[in-house]
Amino acid sequence: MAEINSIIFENNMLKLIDQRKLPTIFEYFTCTNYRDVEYAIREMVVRGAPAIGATAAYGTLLLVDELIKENLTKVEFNKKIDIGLEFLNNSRPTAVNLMWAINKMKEVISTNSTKSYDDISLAVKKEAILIHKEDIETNKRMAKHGAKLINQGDTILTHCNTGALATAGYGTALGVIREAFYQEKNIFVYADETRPRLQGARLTAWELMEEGIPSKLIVDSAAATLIRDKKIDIILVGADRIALNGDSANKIGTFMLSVIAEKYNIPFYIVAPTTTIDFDIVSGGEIVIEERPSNEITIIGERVVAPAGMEVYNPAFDVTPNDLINGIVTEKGIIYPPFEKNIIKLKNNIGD
Ligand SMILES: CSC[C@H]1O[C@H](OP(=O)(O)O)[C@H](O)[C@@H]1O
Repeated sequence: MAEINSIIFENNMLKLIDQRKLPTIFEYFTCTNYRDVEYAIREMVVRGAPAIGATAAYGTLLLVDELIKENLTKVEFNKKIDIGLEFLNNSRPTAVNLMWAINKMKEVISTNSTKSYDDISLAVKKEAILIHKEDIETNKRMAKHGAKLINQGDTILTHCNTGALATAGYGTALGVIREAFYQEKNIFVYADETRPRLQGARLTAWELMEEGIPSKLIVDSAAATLIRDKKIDIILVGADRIALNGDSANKIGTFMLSVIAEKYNIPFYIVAPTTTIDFDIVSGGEIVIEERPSNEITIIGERVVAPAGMEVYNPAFDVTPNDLINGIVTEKGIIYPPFEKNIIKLKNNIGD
């Protein structure tokens, strides 16, 4: 079992595996203040909804500790906290785990607002460590539920990276794959390269090789033929934000996979913790889809595509409608349609 720690907080510094450099270079990017953390999220040093949430939690601790040194009044402190948290919150718009974590940290600061600055810092640190630890435990529980969907000898298709690198550890969809491998289900994995940032080719490939999981890397456009030719038994993908009706935002290219899966009757599952469910939105149409810089598409080391001046459209995510999703694997179990009714039922049971 490969122990991959994407996030390490030690000596009042946040160390993140620099995912821009994998698989060729394994290096940590060190954040000494919350502005470093905002940069790391925005530039995808760290990426993946749960990983972004845990990172922002530690970013809040760095913000608090920085402001404590300014000897501010509580009113000034709270004002600067709000500005700093808004800055972190705006680093990427789609993954709801970022907003979820920031709100959790706001609650801790507010609950402890009458205490000393040292006590506030201690409470914030405890919450950040708890979010980090709970995400790993959540992923392991979710993986057990998801592994029940995997039959002996199954071939699994996955998209983007949903592993230990995309979370605080273990992974979501790739966590299910890990668990099925550990349970000796004799699986095989096809990993989409996932243009343009190549999270599949760089990150999922690295995690699969680290674990020794039998697998092949494919270009995104090869998935359709594998699905048509019944070479795929099940498709497992992650999510960045799930609406009450089950519509799920995930890496661009996911929706296309769901359409092909439905046509060829291949099971298509979202794997995501309940922290990725946005209980405040009814459907996927309300999800903000991040649009990223054109050079992610046009420049791969050197400019190799599209003549200079060519307009580029680079949405980082798309939304898969609930009617193309067979089920949503969470740490609480698998949610099946009707999603709205069953997600609301789950919401009422969270904390059990
Ligand atoms: C376990 S969440 C992983 C999720 O995040 C990825 O997006 P990005 O790499 O841009 O942060 C992708 O949507 C994955 O499914």
